[in-house]
Amino acid sequence: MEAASYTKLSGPCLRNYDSRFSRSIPRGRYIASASRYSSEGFNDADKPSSKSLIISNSDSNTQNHSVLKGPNLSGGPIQKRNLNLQANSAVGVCTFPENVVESHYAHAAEEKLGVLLLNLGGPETLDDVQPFLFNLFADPDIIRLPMLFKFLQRPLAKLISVLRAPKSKEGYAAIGGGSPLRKITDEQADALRMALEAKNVRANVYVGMRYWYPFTEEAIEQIKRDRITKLVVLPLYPQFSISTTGSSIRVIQRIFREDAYLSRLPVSVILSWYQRQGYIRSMADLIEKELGGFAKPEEVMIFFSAHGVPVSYVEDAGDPYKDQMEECIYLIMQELKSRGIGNDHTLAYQSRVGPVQWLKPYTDEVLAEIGQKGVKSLLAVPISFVSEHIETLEEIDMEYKHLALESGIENWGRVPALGCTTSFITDLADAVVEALPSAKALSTSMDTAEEADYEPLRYVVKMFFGSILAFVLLLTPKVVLAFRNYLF
Ligand SMILES: C=CC1=C(C)c2cc3[nH]c(cc4nc(cc5[nH]c(cc1n2)c(C)c5CCC(=O)O)C(CCC(=O)O)=C4C)c(C)c3C=C
Ligand SMILES: [Fe+2]
Repeated sequence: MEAASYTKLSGPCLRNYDSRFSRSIPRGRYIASASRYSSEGFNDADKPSSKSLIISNSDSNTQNHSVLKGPNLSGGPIQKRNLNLQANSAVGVCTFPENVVESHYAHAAEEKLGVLLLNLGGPETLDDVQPFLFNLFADPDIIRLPMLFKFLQRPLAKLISVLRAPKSKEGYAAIGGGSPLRKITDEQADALRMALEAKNVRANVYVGMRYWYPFTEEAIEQIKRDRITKLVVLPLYPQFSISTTGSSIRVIQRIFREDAYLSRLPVSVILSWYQRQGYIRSMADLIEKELGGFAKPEEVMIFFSAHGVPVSYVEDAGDPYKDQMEECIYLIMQELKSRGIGNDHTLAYQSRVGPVQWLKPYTDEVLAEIGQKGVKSLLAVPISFVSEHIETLEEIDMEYKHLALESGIENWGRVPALGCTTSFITDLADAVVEALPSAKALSTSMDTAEEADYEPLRYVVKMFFGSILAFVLLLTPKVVLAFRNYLF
């Protein structure tokens, strides 16, 4: 792939992205939860960094964590704002956010660089599964309820997490009793620190998970304690989705806006990096290597399997995830072509949850179809994530492999996740270095439009009518059926 093609995909930061996020923060509840956060913070006693805290009382822990969580920052009117993410998050690096003030650190004697890696997090034991699922489903970027029903977010999260936990536990039990994400992300953080050091850039690298330990909130507390003077935020998702990078950035934004130190800290957020040459080449290397293991490599179908998102994210909320995914696969195939590899390929979406329509085609359906059509050799390529996790180790390696072999595919292969592949980590280090000049401080100003969002009378009226509607809806057979879909 020539450099020119990549250049076309990158470009200057489009600032609307951040201002839309800023305005989506409702002032009333935001102030309440955030001030509690900043005044109490994590002291040594309640700092949820030790695993024993979770295991001893999972419910109270999720409660602890949720105290630190902000208000619902999506859905309703915000959907419109998210529409703007499509154009804006298609670029690689973005200053965070639009409304910037001159940095107090610009002339600091000693610069202390921090890199914050964002990831999803995963349960480390089977006891962690239900509280982890609660945190996930309590995220308004994961279950997007209309404004009127926002107050149902946590009860719904509780219900769905309890219903889904047995099925999820089976999956985690099959891969050894927990998610490998924390360990792998820590290794990636270490590798990135060393890759930066090799480029003469000294940095502290932090890991902040969205739904499990170490939580993003903890990482930010550590960044404060370390008196970091410049920060690069690097989500470990190559493609941007409202449900992943978007959700984590909302958390960061909420905390940063309410903290005097953090709001002045120069920050650069890398929104997506699926188009980076180093990443594309590293993916192509892995695919080329695995193809070499087949008896007839040229006959192998390259099967990209991406984590799905509900269709409404893309069509109503403007999530650029699908576009970025397709672009990403195009770039990988171009890279392979430049190496003389012209295999057939296809893209499908896996891991759908719940009663709504998800991006199609679905991985399980396509696998069955192509097996029946006579494809004999298939190489599965997980594409939306850079570590091994439950969906590679259980869903692809066990469920989908079984389905493929049953459907007539005889030769099965799977590309490993990038993990700590040197070329990949080196490219992430380059991305960090490239992001440094655009770091800007976050303004503490809030506009008055936010205050209007949470007028008390409107809130009470919404709660009243919302409760009646929710009660009626919950009794309909269709909704009862929908919940069953969280189980299977
Ligand atoms: C780019 C990656 C991911 C997107 C997009 C994404 C969206 C998304 N996920 C759920 C629901 C679940 N995800 C779960 C696990 C999980 N999800 C991702 C990545 C993306 N999710 C990863 C890497 C993992 C695994 C973490 C691990 O422990 O290894 C789970 C829990 C597992 C299960 O029960 O299946 C759920 C549930 C939704 C609803 C969603 C978009 C709205
Ligand atoms: Fe997921």
